[in-house]
Amino acid sequence: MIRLHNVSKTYQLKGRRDGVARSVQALKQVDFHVPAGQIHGVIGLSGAGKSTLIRCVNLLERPTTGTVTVDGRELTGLSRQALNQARHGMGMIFQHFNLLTNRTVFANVALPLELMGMPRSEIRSRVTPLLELVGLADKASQHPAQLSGGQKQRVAIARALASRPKVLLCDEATSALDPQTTGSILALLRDINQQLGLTILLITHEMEVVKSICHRVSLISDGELVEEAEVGDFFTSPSTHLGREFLNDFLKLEPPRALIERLEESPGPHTHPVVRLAFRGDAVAAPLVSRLARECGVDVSILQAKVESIQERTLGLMIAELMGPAAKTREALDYLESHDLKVEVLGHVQRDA
Ligand SMILES: Nc1ncnc2c1ncn2[C@@H]1O[C@H](COP(=O)(O)OP(=O)(O)OP(=O)(O)O)[C@@H](O)[C@H]1O
Repeated sequence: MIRLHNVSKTYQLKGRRDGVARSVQALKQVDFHVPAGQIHGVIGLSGAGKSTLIRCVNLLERPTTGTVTVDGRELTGLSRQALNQARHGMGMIFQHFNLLTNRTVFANVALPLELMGMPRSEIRSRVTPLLELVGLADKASQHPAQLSGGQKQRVAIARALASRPKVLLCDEATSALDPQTTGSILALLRDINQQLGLTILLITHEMEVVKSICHRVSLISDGELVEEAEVGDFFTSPSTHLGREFLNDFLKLEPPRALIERLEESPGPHTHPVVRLAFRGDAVAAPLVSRLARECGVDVSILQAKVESIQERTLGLMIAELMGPAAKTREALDYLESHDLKVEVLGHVQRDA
């Protein structure tokens, strides 16, 4: 449904440095595909290029090179008029809602339809069910100033859906909301995705958003997409250092500081491995620790552990020190890997320390 091919974006900055024009390369050769009906999240640190990426999808920012295709139409090749037409197929919501303060809730939702030249009676029959869908039927005649942040975002969602788009772009849509309101807006987006089959692309810096509603996630760093995975896989075993940092920060699952300071990169003659274990499905319930002791002769000292629900899946995470002779702890690591656990050796600590 959404396809970016080799998209780069360079912003030209004002002024020159040492006689040379200054520029920022915000996107670097991005290739990206979101199939129809998916909720796809793009996560990254501040300045990584998330907003630029999402704004390139509806050409609010025009890529410097590359092509953008939405619903089979290559937008980068369209005339201005054809592009305006194609944009009706894409709704967008923003962090700060971008409502018109002098218009009522009803009139805000009606605006895109008025701009399309739709007759009044048709507008009414389109807007009323949308306000019901977002739970604001009783607020139709109020103004944005009379609404909470969550209600304002609901108006923005109804407005974005007014032209019956196939794609909804969400630019940090919950970043200005408290956790509870965030939850209700995410639930609404999930309903819309399921009921209307809408394809949703969202950018966020919050792992909670990705965890709650996304099917797949991409990680952007310094203008490049560095990782992409199913959400369940990303939360079990991110493949990049940055992905692991995001995950650890979210899960707050780090070895104790005193232990981190003692961690050595390579094993020595008298060291124990410290591991992060991620397990899901059947392995979550398995009496892992006692089995390691029984079957491998290795004692497990659990430093931290937690169980997370990632959508319909259960994910267990543990940081543990495996204590025993080197040959036995190696055997234990093989045992864990052969039982469908993701094992990451974080380092090694001296046995007698
Ligand atoms: N209009 C612009 N002119 C010049 N540089 C820009 C412009 N917009 C963004 N940039 C630069 O491009 C890079 C990517 O910015 P972008 O806003 O896409 O990142 P982001 O990941 O959305 O960041 P944040 O989470 O802080 O909003 C940054 O270095 C930023 O300073």
